[in-house]
Amino acid sequence: MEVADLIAAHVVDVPDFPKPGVLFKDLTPLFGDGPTLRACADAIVAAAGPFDLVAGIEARGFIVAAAVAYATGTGVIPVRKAGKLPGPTTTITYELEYGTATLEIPERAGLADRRVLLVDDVLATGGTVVAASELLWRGGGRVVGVSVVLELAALGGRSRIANTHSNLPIHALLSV
Ligand SMILES: O=P(O)(O)OC[C@H]1O[C@H](OP(=O)(O)OP(=O)(O)O)[C@H](O)[C@@H]1O
Ligand SMILES: Nc1ncnc2[nH]cnc12
Repeated sequence: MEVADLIAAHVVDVPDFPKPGVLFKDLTPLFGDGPTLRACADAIVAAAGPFDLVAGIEARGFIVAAAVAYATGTGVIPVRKAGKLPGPTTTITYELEYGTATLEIPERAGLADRRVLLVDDVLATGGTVVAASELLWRGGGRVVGVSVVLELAALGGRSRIANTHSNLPIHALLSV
């Protein structure tokens, strides 16, 4: 089965979560299926250019990032929600589809001049990826690509990212 079909078969639509009006795409069945998780990681690696480090966005992005890192022998930089890291940190607050959130990376992340592949499970409005990219650049990294398992195209994340990072390759394994 194609990876896009595998993903489609392992995503569950949950209406009105976490807020009324949001159709939440639950990837829990995908993460719970070993062959599908592995196929996603392998497909992300196959589509990406060369990179030295994988950045994953808390929390679901960590799962994808760790699988991609294991497949390539690279390390992971965790991009964390507020208050989880000892200082010093670099911090950004941004708009989500369903609220606001804050992301942080440690200033001692060891990012200097590393080529970073930024991965997440879902691309929705793109606010999270834009904020995470900004943080990684500020930390001295070179963000060379964005890879997600599932893109919710109607929410416009791709063009929002292109507005701020015009040459950044964005790849989604499945776009709905
Ligand atoms: O493109 P955007 O509109 O910014 O939304 C996408 C982000 O939203 C979800 O994370 P969430 O904040 O729900 O956190 P979680 O992974 O901890 O569940 C998802 O995992 C992405 O990180
Ligand atoms: N509708 C959605 N489903 C799953 N994750 C999301 N992140 C942002 N919007 C989302």
